[in-house]
Amino acid sequence: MAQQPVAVVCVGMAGSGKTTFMQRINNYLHINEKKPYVLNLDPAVLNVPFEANIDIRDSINYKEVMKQYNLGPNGGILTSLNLFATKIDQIIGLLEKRAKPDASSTAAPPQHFLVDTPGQIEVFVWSASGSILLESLASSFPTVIAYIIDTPRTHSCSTFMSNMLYACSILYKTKLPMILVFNKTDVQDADFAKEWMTDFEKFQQALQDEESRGVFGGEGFGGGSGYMSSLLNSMSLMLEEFYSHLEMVGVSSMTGDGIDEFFDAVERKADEFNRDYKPELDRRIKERQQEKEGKQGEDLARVMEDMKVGESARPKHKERIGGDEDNDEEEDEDEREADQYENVRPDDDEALQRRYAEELKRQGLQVSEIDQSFARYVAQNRQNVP
Ligand SMILES: Nc1nc2c(ncn2[C@@H]2O[C@H](COP(=O)(O)OP(=O)(O)OP(=O)(O)O)[C@@H](O)[C@H]2O)c(=O)[nH]1
Repeated sequence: MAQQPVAVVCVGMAGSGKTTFMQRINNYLHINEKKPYVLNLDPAVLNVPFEANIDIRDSINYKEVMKQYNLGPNGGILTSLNLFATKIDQIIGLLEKRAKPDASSTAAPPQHFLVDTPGQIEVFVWSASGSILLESLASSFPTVIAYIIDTPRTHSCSTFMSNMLYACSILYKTKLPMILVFNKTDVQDADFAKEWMTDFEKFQQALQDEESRGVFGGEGFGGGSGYMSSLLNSMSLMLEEFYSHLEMVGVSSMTGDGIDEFFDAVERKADEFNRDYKPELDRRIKERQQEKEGKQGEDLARVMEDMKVGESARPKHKERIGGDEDNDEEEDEDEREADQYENVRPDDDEALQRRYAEELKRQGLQVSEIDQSFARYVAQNRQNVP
């Protein structure tokens, strides 16, 4: 077991059994005296059948968000997540506190953080706030994605392939280790999926069977055009590499079957996270930080140049004041600009920031992201002005 708690983030299509699975693994850990710490990130869920230590619904009223911002259900979830993401530092702080042994209590720190996510999978995985939440979690704790799959509904070659492509997109989007959890094995066992993922010929065989049964177009049309079948064939070849990066387990959230294997897979993936993913994640965060700082510097310099508030603008003006009389027109122009600048003196922070914001907006730049660096610039600039 890794030393730090492992964050297990459950994602899955609506109806895949994500919530039932969360309930089952939560129950399993309680029975095995490894009490987890649970987070619910689904703002729209009515009843959570397990006790969540942190619940997005405690701080954000999804219905109110929809009403106030005049949004539909998905927009409401997205905006709720965005609002919640602004509190991510506090949440990570809380989790870090929980992860440390508590001297005043005999209870051991949790070994797992279980995270439930909205059923609208794309709202979580493809939103900026989803990325922020996942990345913040992963920069503090080993983080593993559990992708819950409805096994009975994935039994045909085409639904299986659709699900695998979806899993593939989540893997590449989140860049976190992933476990494929084939749920509902009490209804349909997941041996077929294991075979298809490890033996390409078995998948081809199943594909031929389906084709001969007219699954891809109906016998009345001569068994379809063959397009679907050959597409699925090529995709399964393409996905071979992807499969090799995954763990797959078959579970029944109803009966509890396969949950031991799931936690074995979590341990292996947590080790993999620390070994392979963490250094890459740290490198990406550092790179982005540097990029952001560099870009902010460039944007700021460009904007200051435009606004003639940079240091280069002031000496130029000063030199011309006592300069050549023939350049009157140019001087007037410069003086007008200088007056403009005088009206927004560096010590008039608010006005300068306002202009700065307007200018950034005009250039289509994000204002909030660079507010802080601008405040620093203003403070620095004030020191430089005699
Ligand atoms: N037979 C069987 N049914 C299951 C299993 N897990 C979940 N179900 C059923 O599948 C349905 C959907 O389960 P949920 O846990 O609500 O699924 P969900 O993915 O959380 O759905 P959303 O809340 O819409 O995101 C329910 O009727 C569950 O009883 C399982 O292992 N076996």
